[in-house]
Amino acid sequence: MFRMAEYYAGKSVLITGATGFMGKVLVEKLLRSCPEVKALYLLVRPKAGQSMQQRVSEMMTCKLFDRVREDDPDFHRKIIPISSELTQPGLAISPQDGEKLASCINIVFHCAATIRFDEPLKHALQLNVIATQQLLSLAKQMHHLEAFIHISTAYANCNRKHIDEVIYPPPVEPRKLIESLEWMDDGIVRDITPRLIGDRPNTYTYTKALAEFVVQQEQDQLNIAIIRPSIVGASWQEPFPGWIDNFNGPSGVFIAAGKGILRTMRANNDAVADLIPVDVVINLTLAAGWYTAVHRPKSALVYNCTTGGINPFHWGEIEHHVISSFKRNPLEQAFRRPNANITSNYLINQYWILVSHKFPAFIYDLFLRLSGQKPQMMRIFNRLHKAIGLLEYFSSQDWEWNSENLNMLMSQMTPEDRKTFNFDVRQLNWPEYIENYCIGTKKYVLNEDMSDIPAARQHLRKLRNIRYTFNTVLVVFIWRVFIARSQMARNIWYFVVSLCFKFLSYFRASSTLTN
Ligand SMILES: CCCCCCCC/C=C\CCCCCCCC(=O)SCCNC(=O)CCNC(=O)[C@H](O)C(C)(C)COP(=O)(O)OP(=O)(O)OC[C@H]1O[C@@H](n2cnc3c(N)ncnc32)[C@H](O)[C@@H]1OP(=O)(O)O
Ligand SMILES: NC(=O)C1=CN([C@@H]2O[C@H](COP(=O)(O)OP(=O)(O)OC[C@H]3O[C@@H](n4cnc5c(N)ncnc54)[C@H](OP(=O)(O)O)[C@@H]3O)[C@@H](O)[C@H]2O)C=CC1
Repeated sequence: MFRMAEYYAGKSVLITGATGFMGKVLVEKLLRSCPEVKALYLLVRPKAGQSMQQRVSEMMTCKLFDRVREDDPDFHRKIIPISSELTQPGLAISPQDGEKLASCINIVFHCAATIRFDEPLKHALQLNVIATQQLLSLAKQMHHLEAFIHISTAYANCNRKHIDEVIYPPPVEPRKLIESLEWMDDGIVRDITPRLIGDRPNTYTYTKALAEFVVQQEQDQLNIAIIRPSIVGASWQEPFPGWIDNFNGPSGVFIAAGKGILRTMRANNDAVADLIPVDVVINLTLAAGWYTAVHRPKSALVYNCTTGGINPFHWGEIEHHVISSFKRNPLEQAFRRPNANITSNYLINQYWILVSHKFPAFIYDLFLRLSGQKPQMMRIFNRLHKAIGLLEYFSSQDWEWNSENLNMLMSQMTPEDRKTFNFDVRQLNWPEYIENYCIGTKKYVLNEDMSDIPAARQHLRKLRNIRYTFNTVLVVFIWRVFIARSQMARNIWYFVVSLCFKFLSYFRASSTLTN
């Protein structure tokens, strides 16, 4: 049997979205585990005042590449950035670059997308669907192309409860939608978006479903596979546990909980939290690339890349492990001690938002105002509420994904490849993974130093003392006001005090007798 690294040896690979979260891990893994790969062509756009060359150079200095750098300090010679803006006609690739790609590329990994849930439909369609169509056209001109791997999402068909590894009919024929939106101004498109997306929660899942159909249209001319990861989280094992570089999906929620800002969120404790580590997704993606190129299945194969059906873990358990992990390894300058509760009850959630989010924010902003500083907490909470509002759809229900193709793929790999490109999530130990994930957000997203943990713990103790003092003062104050005004409260108070006194005398008497 062909080993995977042998297959990738001497191959030229084209990657879109290489500067993104998953793209970076893909580039790293290819360089590290397939050291004979010939070249990685990355479609990159200039951004935020940086040229594409600068962006790629900066990316390669990232800690993620430390292991590759150790193995081969010259690894960057294999990386060839190609200037490309995917929303432009022809992907804005120069004719020379187009020719070069057509003559040398063997495998395409299409990771680029807009993953924002609030993206205007026109833009999401432009990037997730039209750019995919254009990339497929480019792929058809590649003389030596062996596989085209498209990264979709397990939630592309989230309007279904059971999702098989098939491409479902699209909600609308993409070509017709593209043509009709062309003449509409942004305001009209915004107004009709809810009607168009129907029972999907956002433009992201809607356009990813359309993209799958667009990809499927080319299955007679190209060797295609579609990877559908669920909620992609920090790495499990590679290149090191807990690597993560963004606030997307659950990461932002974990950080907000660790900082003591998020105290409540609507989620179903018993629903499956279908997190999948990024290294698992990338290993599966590379295995699918190898299998598609070598075995050339007759039609496009879809791989649901999920954990729920294989090694389930629930949102309630996630909450518990995230909070206890952040108590052991606190984030710096927490607003309050980490303590979050998830509930599926709308009213309870609203109550806690008022008591645990808005009230402390109001008090803190008042304090800032009085000390001559700019108030900021209410603004932070408003942003947090917007973000978690967009995630609630995914944390309040569960889905079932079939994973037959994933199992088939694993059975086709050699034992060594199964180790090197491990995507067997049966071995995943969730508490350990969540602990590393939380530490990863601290180290790699917030760039906090682990040596500051004692000071952060000290800060949490200070917050706990402030809370105890505040609660005691509040109780005494309320009680004083109450007792002063009500005879009944006074009677209850005397009753409770005399009861306590009786108990104390009883215990003192019984302990004297036993002695
Ligand atoms: C105790 C724990 C309990 C756990 C309970 C459950 C938790 C988890 C629940 C459910 C997870 C389910 C997830 C489903 C996933 C589906 C799978 C996929 O297929 S796709 C991938 C998913 N895609 C997204 O996650 C995009 C979501 N994000 C957005 O759509 C936008 O970012 C949005 C609307 C949330 C905010 O948009 P803006 O415009 O207000 O902000 P912006 O531009 O994104 O960010 C501005 C700055 O703020 C930071 N930021 C963003 N989110 C932050 C956060 N939560 N906390 C702190 N900072 C944050 C950013 O890094 C950025 O910083 P700079 O300007 O670059 O320096
Ligand atoms: N993260 C997740 O939880 C999940 C992600 N997925 C899918 O995985 C894929 C990768 O996601 P992820 O890495 O998280 O996303 P990121 O947002 O981190 O990365 C997106 C990538 O697409 C590139 N891109 C966006 N717009 C353009 C453009 N106009 N021209 C050129 N490049 C562009 C970005 O480049 P730039 O740096 O220039 O912005 C970036 O490299 C996506 O297809 C997504 O749908 C699926 C399931 C879950």
